[in-house]
Amino acid sequence: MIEVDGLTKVFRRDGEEVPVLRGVSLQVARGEIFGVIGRSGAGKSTLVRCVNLLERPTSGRVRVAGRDMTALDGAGLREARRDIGMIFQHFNLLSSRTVLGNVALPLELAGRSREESRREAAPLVELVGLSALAGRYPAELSGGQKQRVGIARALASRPEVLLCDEATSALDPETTQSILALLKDIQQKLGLTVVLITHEMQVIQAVCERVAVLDRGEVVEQGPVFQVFTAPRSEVTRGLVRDVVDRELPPWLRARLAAGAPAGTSPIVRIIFTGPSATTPVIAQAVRRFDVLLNIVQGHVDYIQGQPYGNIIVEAEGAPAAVEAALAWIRGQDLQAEILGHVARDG
Ligand SMILES: Nc1ncnc2c1ncn2[C@@H]1O[C@H](COP(=O)(O)OP(=O)(O)OP(=O)(O)O)[C@@H](O)[C@H]1O
Repeated sequence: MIEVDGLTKVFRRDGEEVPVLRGVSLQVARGEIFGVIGRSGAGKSTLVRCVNLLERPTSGRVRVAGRDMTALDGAGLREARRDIGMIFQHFNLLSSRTVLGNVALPLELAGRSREESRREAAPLVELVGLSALAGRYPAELSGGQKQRVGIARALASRPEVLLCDEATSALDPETTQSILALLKDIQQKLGLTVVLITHEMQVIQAVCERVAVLDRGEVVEQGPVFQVFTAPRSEVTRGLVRDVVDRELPPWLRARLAAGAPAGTSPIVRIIFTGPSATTPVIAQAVRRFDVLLNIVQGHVDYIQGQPYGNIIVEAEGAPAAVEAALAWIRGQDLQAEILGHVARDG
């Protein structure tokens, strides 16, 4: 549905050229929710604005639904943009218009009568759950309600693609979840293709199927959300994922960790469970089968795209051969077990 190929964008600032996008390529399939994540200044907003040509790329190509956006201008571009709705972090509503008036605006701008526009806008106001507030003005709405208006307005021209630029960044976590649930719901009902720009991994985790990580204008990693979260390949991604999947050792343990395996120490082992193995009682079974103790020192089970992902750190106590056999058995159960170092046994 969206193909971005070798996209670059160079801004001029104080007579200097500032490259903001440096050869971005990505493909978004029809009907998926695709996330683009990156730190502030990575170029996310510029990227999404290049998709609907609000910003003209310096070089490279953008195709949406098979149409070369970069080759269009004037009336052709205006028509193509009707297929692409957009929602913004700060909603961008007209304060002088009611909820219904805001949602009807794109239709009026496209030349429809006021009555017809409002008639067509009403079901969209209902779709986002605001029928009871249709006559209110933006100043009388909460942030979440304003974003619902933004979503309904973006849908007014019946777009196939919805671009969301930090759509939940101004909202509290609970409202964020309700807006994400709404986006997912309408994406499924209307078969929309959604591109979601954010700096929060939680947002990606909640609704996206695939994700691209943008850093300093480059895509450093992209793939299915579960894969990128559980096996991040770049340092930037590891930093972003840390907010969601905490892979850090607690400081007291890190301080005690020794390299090698001196006598009188026990290994500290990170055990990673993914998919179906996350619900099997592997640790209990290993303790029962081998003469070892596996003391849990830290543990999380996260759900990413509905799949469990467990990250458990244990201290493995027992004779070295028994510990080795237990870890080999755990690995045979399709789990990862990585020795992080050794700690002196208490007492
Ligand atoms: N019109 C412009 N002229 C000059 N520089 C710009 C312009 N728009 C963006 N930039 C610069 O491009 C870089 C990337 O900005 P962009 O807004 O795309 O990043 P972002 O990842 O969306 O960050 P944020 O989440 O903070 O908005 C920044 O350094 C910004 O200052």
